[in-house]
Amino acid sequence: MALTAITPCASTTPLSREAFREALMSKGQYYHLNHPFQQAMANGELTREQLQGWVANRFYYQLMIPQKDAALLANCPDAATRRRWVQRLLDHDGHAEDEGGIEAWLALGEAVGLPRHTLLSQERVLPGVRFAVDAYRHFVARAPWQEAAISSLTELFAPLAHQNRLDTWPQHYPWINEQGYRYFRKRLSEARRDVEHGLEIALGVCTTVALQQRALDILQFKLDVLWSMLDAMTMAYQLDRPPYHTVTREAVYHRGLEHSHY
Ligand SMILES: O=C(O)c1cc(C(=O)O)c2c(n1)C(=O)C(=O)c1cc(C(=O)O)[nH]c1-2
Repeated sequence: MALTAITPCASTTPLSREAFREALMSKGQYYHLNHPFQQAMANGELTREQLQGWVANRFYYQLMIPQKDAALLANCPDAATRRRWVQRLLDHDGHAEDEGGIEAWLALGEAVGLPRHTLLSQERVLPGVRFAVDAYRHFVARAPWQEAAISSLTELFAPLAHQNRLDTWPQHYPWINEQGYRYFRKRLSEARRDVEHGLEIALGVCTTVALQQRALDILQFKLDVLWSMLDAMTMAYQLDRPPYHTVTREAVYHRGLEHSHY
């Protein structure tokens, strides 16, 4: 199928704000909601073990989100932006009135039969997932804060994914405890507020053809991160080809080298 993409590339005049917004939105066709693993999830085709694999691996993404947002804050000299962006840390790490997204994801883990310590140990995190998530975190740490903000814009499409899980899981996976849905509900409103801010930044700073093209490339990079995470899970859990499967059934891969022993 031929895919048409709105792109500023061929032109010497930048897209209007509205056309640029459309160009960003058109990237939604590559969102991980269209990945076969995610489609199998929505169709009720995943086994309990496969769903557990997704929850345990996605937890690494959850853990890294506040760290990459902290990196963006560290690189941002504008107090007004920092004041708004810091909310993202609180959303995930929690505060007096909110348990936070990481805690809610741990509840999702328990609801699918994974004890907290299993998620926290990161023992199920596949190397491919870890590398993809780390690529995102490292990009954000090194990029100008405006580019880092643009890389969060896959969140434009995330409410669709959360709503899709809320709509399909209870029917397909009735064994999942109701407490498991807290995270997806919480993100529906948070993601909408986040993208309002992210879009405001993108539309405000991307005023040339080159900057608009750069933003589209950054968004594609982030889509690649999300897609690659699911590719790694597909290999391990659907195709039964986890790392080193030709050698051993044991999970010998490293647990991450960046966390010191202290
Ligand atoms: O479940 C999903 O499909 C999904 C996708 C994404 C995304 O598009 O990056 C995020 C989330 N969830 C999410 O819950 C979340 O907090 C989040 C933060 C960010 C980001 O890049 O800053 N993406 C996402």
